[in-house]
Amino acid sequence: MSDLPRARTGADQAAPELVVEGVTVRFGGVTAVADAGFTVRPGTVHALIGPNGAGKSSCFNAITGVYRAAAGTVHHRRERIDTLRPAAIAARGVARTFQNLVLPGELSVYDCLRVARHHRTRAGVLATGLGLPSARRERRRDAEFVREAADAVGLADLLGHPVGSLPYGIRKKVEFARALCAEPTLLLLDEPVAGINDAESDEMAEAVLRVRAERGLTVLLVEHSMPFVMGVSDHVTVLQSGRVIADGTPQQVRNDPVVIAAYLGDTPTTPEPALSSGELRDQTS
Ligand SMILES: Nc1ncnc2c1ncn2[C@@H]1O[C@H](COP(=O)(O)OP(=O)(O)OP(=O)(O)O)[C@@H](O)[C@H]1O
Repeated sequence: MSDLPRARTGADQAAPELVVEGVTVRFGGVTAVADAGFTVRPGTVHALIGPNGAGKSSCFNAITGVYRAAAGTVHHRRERIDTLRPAAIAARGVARTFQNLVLPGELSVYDCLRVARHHRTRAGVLATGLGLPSARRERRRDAEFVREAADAVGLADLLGHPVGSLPYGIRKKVEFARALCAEPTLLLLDEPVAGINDAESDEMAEAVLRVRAERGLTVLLVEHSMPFVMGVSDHVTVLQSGRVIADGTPQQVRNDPVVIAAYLGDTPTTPEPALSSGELRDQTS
C-alpha cells in the first residue's frame, strides 16, 4: 500500500476535529446507536468499523445532521453541531459520501463535480448571468478546483465522460471527488471501497492518504474491508450493537479479543460475520 505519511506529528495534542459524546440514535423500539463516544484528531484517518447493523451509518447520519440524536452531543472544532441542519453542518466544512451512490448519470464528471461547488459559490445569479468579472473569476476558480479534485482521485482523464457510462469503481471515485469539491476540513466516507475490486481499493487508499497529506484533511470513514481500514487508518473505533466496544490504533484493535469475538458473530442477532478472527489478523498483518 502507500508510502504516504500517516497522521501529522502532534495530532494528539491539537484540539479535536470532532468529538462524539454519549450519542444515542433510536428508530422506534430499535436503538441503532447507544451512548457512543469517540474523538477524531485533526489530520488523522479515523475508521468506524463493526459488524452489519452495528450502527455505523446511523452514527454518520447523526454527525451530519441527517438523523437527530435522541441523546448526546457532537462537537466539530469545539462547536456543537448536533443541533444544526445538514446544510449548516456542511457549510462548516463537514462533507460526506453515501454508501449508495446517487450521482446524476446524465451529467459529465466535470459537471457533476462543478455542481458540488455550489456551497462555495458567492456570486449571485445576476452577476453570473451578466458575466461580471467577479462571477468570471469565481467560475475560473471553480474549474481549477474541480480539476484538482479530479486529479487527486485519478479522474483527470475522465472529466468529459457521462457519469452513468462509467464502471461502478470509477463512480465511487467521482463520489469521493464530489465531496472534495465542497472544500471540507472533515470528510466522512461511507463505505468507500464497497463493491469494488482490489486494485481499485488500493487506488482509493492512495487517494485518501494523498488528500490527507496534501490538503491536511481529517477523514472519518466507515468500511467493512479490513485490508483497506488497516492500511489507511491511524485510529479505529469499533461498534457493536450500537455501542463502542474498542477504540485505539489498528494494531491494538485487531488484537483485541472483544473485537475478534464481535467479528465472529457470537451474538444471535449478528448477521453474517464480515471476517473470521483469523482473517482479521491475517489481512492486517
Ligand atoms: N431508518 C431506519 N429505520 C429503522 N431501523 C433502522 C434504520 N436505519 C438503521 N436501522 C437499524 O439500526 C441498526 C443499525 O443500522 P446501521 O445501518 O446504522 O448499521 P451499520 O453498522 O451501518 O450496518 P451496515 O454495515 O450493514 O451498513 C440496525 O438494526 C438497523 O436495522
